[in-house]
Amino acid sequence: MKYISTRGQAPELTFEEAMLTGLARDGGLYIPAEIPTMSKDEIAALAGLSYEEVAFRVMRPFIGDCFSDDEFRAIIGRAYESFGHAARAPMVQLAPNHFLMELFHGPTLAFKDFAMQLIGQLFETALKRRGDSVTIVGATSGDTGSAAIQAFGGLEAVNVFILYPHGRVSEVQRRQMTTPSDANVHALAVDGDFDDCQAALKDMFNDFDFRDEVKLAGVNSINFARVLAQVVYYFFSAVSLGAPERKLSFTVPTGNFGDIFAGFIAKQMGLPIDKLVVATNQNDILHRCLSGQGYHKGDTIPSISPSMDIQVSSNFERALFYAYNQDGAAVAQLMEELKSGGFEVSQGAMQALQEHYVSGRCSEEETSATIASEYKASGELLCPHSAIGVKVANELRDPAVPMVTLATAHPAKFPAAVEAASDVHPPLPPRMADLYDKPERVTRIANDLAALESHIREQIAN
Ligand SMILES: Cc1ncc(COP(=O)(O)O)c(C=O)c1O
Ligand SMILES: N[C@@H](CCOP(=O)(O)O)C(=O)O
Repeated sequence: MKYISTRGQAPELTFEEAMLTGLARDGGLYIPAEIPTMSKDEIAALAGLSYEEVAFRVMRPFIGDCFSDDEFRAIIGRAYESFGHAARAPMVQLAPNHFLMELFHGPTLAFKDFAMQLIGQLFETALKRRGDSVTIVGATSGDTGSAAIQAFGGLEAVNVFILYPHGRVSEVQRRQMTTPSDANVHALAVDGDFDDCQAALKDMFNDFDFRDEVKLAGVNSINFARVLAQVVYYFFSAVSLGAPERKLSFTVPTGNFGDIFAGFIAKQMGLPIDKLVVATNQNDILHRCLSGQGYHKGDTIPSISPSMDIQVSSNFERALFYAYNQDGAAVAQLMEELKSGGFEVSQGAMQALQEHYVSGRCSEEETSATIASEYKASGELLCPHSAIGVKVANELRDPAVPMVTLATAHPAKFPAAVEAASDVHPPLPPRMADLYDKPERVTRIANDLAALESHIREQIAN
């Protein structure tokens, strides 16, 4: 199994190499050269299996011979043992044919734990075998950072630096990043927005001297291993609702496009997915683009769903790669145009995108109203991101086709917005009860590549 870059100019890598490499050296994102498929019988056989066994069967074909079966099973077992729900990704029914998949029972209460817990184990195993170490730099709008710090904190062969936008994450998210005491993790509050953090991260990867000197690695969805781990819950939920005999749709609160792109991979593997619904907040560049208005950056407006306050959606590049018939040069050209503000999508590529994805947008008022109405209707207390999914799903779903909406974070990560909407204060799980008592450790830093790189160099040298 080989991995290639969306821009067509980087070396082909194995799964493990791609995982440890992060951004391709031509600035693109790694994807499998060919997406493995599963037969109808193989998909049907997943029904009733544990989450861990489904994870093994779905991911195994992507990893080639990088990890033995025994090693991979053990890694999967360790990755999910700390989840607070036996089903790992339980589903609740909101209405006839509308289901909510709760992806927030992991250690940091967001869907990111599904992938981060796994790749923490994969990195540790691979680095130990190679006798090597890496510097992980991550950009976060709140959840990736806390999940990464939780998964990589204390690992010997790894230093972790997380860039988050100062003042633009919830207090719980911030504290999850600033209170862990592991010496190898560093929270950096950047004067900028998430797009600035992600751009700085990509600039670091494109600065080859720095990249090679610190052995830079990435755990954002730049890393295909992150996306792969997220493919699993599409299969897990679908077979419990009658796939492969019955088709179904998914609605995904979307920002960086990693989670919904995992759904696209599941569909290419053979899962009978009717529609992948992209649900955005007021930062609606993806909705505008999928509605035929081109991909044009605007200002990022802070919202009550801060994890989705994103304008430059990293994985959309992967979607474009397939929409442009895997033409790396065409993707590279679009990404060049993006540097000066945006691009138009060709008619053929637009048709290809619309074959898989539909989209909707949810305003701030609609997000709050959905938290309140869903709590009243079903008793489910939604986080603002999940509420965006539910609102858009209700708007766009075909009542005859089962719809699974992804609940991407626990409401307790966003208590102010949830309480303002519903009058209910969502408590943190007891294991996090001391989150507000712990001292914080964070470095405020300018949105400046040289400053960031020299800070990272200094910390590594200490
Ligand atoms: C809670 C939450 N919901 C939704 C999203 C959007 O997911 P993606 O970036 O994979 O589109 C994020 C951030 O990525 C998130 O943290
Ligand atoms: N919402 C994310 C943004 C980064 O997404 P990723 O999937 O590329 O890591 C966050 O919480 O940080």
